[in-house]
Amino acid sequence: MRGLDSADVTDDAAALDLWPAPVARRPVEATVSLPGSKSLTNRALVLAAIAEGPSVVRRALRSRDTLLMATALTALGSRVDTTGEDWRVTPGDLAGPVAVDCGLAGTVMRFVPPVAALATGAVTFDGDPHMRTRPIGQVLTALTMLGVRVDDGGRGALPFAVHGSGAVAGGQVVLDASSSSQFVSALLLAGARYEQGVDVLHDGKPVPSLPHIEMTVAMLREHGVEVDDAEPDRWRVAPGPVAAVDHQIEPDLSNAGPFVALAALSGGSLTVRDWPAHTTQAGDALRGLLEQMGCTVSRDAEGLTVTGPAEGRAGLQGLDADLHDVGELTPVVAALAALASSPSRLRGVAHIRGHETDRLAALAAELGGLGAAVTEHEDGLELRPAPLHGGTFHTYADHRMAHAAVVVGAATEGVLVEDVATTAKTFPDFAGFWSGLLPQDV
Ligand SMILES: O=C(O)C1=C[C@@H](OP(=O)(O)O)[C@@H](O)[C@H](O)C1
Ligand SMILES: C=C(OP(=O)(O)O)C(=O)O
Repeated sequence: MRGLDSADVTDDAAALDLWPAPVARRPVEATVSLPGSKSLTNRALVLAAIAEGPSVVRRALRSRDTLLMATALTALGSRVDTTGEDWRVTPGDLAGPVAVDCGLAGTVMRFVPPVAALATGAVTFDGDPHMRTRPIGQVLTALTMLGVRVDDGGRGALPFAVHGSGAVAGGQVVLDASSSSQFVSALLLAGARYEQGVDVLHDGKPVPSLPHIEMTVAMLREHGVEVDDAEPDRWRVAPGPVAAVDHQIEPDLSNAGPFVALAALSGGSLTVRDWPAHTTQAGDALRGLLEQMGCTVSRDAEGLTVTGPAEGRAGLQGLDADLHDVGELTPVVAALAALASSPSRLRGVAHIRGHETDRLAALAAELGGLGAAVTEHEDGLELRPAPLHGGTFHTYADHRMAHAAVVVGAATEGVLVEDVATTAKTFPDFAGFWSGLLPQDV
């Protein structure tokens, strides 16, 4: 048997598309402007497409998920001009036959079918291989209850077709949204255009990611839509027009996770420009989470500044956190917890097994593969301090697994990130941006 030589390593790296994560060799001091929010951009696009007249989505996020949304809405009949930083949307008559590619975007797979129900003709949906396993059945059943013809071959999953007749009766619907808040957001976003509006009742375990439903409700109200969310687990959207409103998209606060983590793990200081004073974005919870881990967090007119513990990584504390409302933050928080000097318990996130990959299994496997002491629970992870070492971090086509990988890699020599380009789902040229913050000495 012969040992590996550098040619073998190079070949393996090329086959798996491995990216050596840059290491933070000194405290990171930086100020960054981050791209716009995926969740805000895709809601703004959907609302613009069913609005009364043209509108502009300013500082739209240009990424795979948002371009898939723009493409879907264009195919359905709107004009979406994505050439500049501000995207102009002109609603048109909604009509099939149309094929929608959802990629791996939950927002496209969940938000577009209730819009397609308003079209005339067949609208078919499919996506990346893993997208066929992500939950959608509750939305399809709800649409059927609201008077829409849906053909999913009994699968309750992609691929499926929505056969619109140009109008939807609407009314009351009961569904179980415990696996994704997007089920509720999807029905609310289009509901005002249904003849009786929509009255959505949740029946099941608690709905995750509630801030995302609050974001939906807030944006609907900005468009002049009447929404009653006074009762828990019930949302009522009155029928009526959707006013055309321009939106200014905030920076993506969930995608700020790996950047503020850099300050935390290196004992440096990083400012995210334009962090909103008030927001419905789940990523705003990073402030409290990082404070729990021993960081100092402050906000001023320039943005949000996170300063890591003065002792650097040694001062980073573990945390016990229920991330049910902010599940998409789990990968980066878990990566930081793996670097902390005391144990952590992350809980309340069973639903993220249905995200871009089974994130709990993937994090346990990949952090564990680098030496982390991690126990996978049904609803979360437990991490205890352990020395980490280099190795390959598989990312499962999941942008946030890549974020976790670069965070661990910034504090650990020799971490190779598989398919870092998967970050394009929500962040253009993430690897270039990240490398720019961590110049390597030659
Ligand atoms: O509505 C949205 O924009 C989102 C809702 C959440 O989904 P789940 O409720 O499925 O967790 C979140 O995790 C996702 O990143 C974006
Ligand atoms: C869960 C996520 O995405 P999606 O919108 O595809 O559900 C995410 O971005 O963490």
